[in-house]
Amino acid sequence: MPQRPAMMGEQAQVYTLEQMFRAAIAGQKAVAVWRLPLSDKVQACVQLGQQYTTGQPQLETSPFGFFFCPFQVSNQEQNIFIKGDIYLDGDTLAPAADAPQQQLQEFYTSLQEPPGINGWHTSTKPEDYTYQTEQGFITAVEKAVEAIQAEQMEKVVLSRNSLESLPEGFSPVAAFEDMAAAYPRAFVSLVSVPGVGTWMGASPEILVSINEQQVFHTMALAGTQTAVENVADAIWRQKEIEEQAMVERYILSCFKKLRLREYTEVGPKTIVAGNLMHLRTDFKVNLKDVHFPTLGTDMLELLHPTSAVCGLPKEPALAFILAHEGYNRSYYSGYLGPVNSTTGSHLYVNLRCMQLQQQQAILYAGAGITEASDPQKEWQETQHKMQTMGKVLDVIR
Ligand SMILES: C=C(O[C@H]1C=CC=C(C(=O)O)[C@@H]1O)C(=O)O
Repeated sequence: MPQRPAMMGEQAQVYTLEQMFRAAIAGQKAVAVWRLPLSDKVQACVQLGQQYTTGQPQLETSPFGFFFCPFQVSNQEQNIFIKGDIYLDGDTLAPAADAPQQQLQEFYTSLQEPPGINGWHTSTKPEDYTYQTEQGFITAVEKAVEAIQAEQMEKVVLSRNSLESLPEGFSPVAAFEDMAAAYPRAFVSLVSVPGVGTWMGASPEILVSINEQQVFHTMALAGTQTAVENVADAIWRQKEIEEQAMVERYILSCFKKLRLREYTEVGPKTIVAGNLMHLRTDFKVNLKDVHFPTLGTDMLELLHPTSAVCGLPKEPALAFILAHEGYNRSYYSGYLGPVNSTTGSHLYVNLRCMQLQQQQAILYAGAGITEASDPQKEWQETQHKMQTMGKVLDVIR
């Protein structure tokens, strides 16, 4: 049985998110903060021990906590699990039943102390960041279009990063609160792990979710244009329609591999994500009706990386990305989210995100390339996607 946090137990106490985050940073602890779409409840958890890396996530047997997984597992980037030893639900802080007692007491003591410095964990990886130039990205897109025309693949998602200055006095918790207010429909997150670093984002894309009613949910999200006032007026070009249909086909092939036929499929429909619109098809399975206890874990293993972040077929698209993208995606286009929380397990694709360094932030964005791609437009699309985090950095307090 998954260990859920002791809810309103003896030690449940009222603290602010800022207090909890600062105590975690000061105590060298891993912390995750999130807000689910269309919810006003901020949740957070802190792990008191130091072992964060984990193997392939097992959703059904995992204790309560938060997964943070890269695009590709490597020596540098591994799957991280932040076990929820302490859980903040709204403003109530409660320990898990199996939290290590001594570290718990130390954490509570540090919460009583005056707030520590306004900081965050940074990566201890060697500073080998490379940044893709506009010309470099455009050349990669041109090569991708050629490879698609030569039938080496149907679609590939090419991405890039960009370095931006952090405004003076930047506070991750205040920025999280800004994101939560600005992007009510997104999964909003702030994750900070010693040695690994700090990431923030407002993702529009569920990878795998299983809610309290035991409903499994995944989605095909692709196709991008700038948002219009009235969503009903949105007109989609054939290029975007096909690009999104490829993601649908990929999800259906995963269900087929598991021989699962009892799913519902709704869409594609137009959805708004920040300043952009996408096409989305929702796939759901009611696990109360369908006996498939490991569906979450099995689909997670098959889906990631989906053709919304990698391409179709997966293998040649991945090989193309590794050969031509020209930088390390790290945790961008990986996935993250709570598992076995009081509201279920909700893993999102790590999109519209940034990584915090000491004085700067690295922003990430990609675009789906098909035979009909115009390289300059794909570059602009990545600019628009970076605006989601760019707006958070523009806020000067
Ligand atoms: C790869 C990203 O978005 C994906 C999700 C929605 C639309 C996409 C597109 O139109 O290319 C991408 O597949 C990103 O935001 O970096």
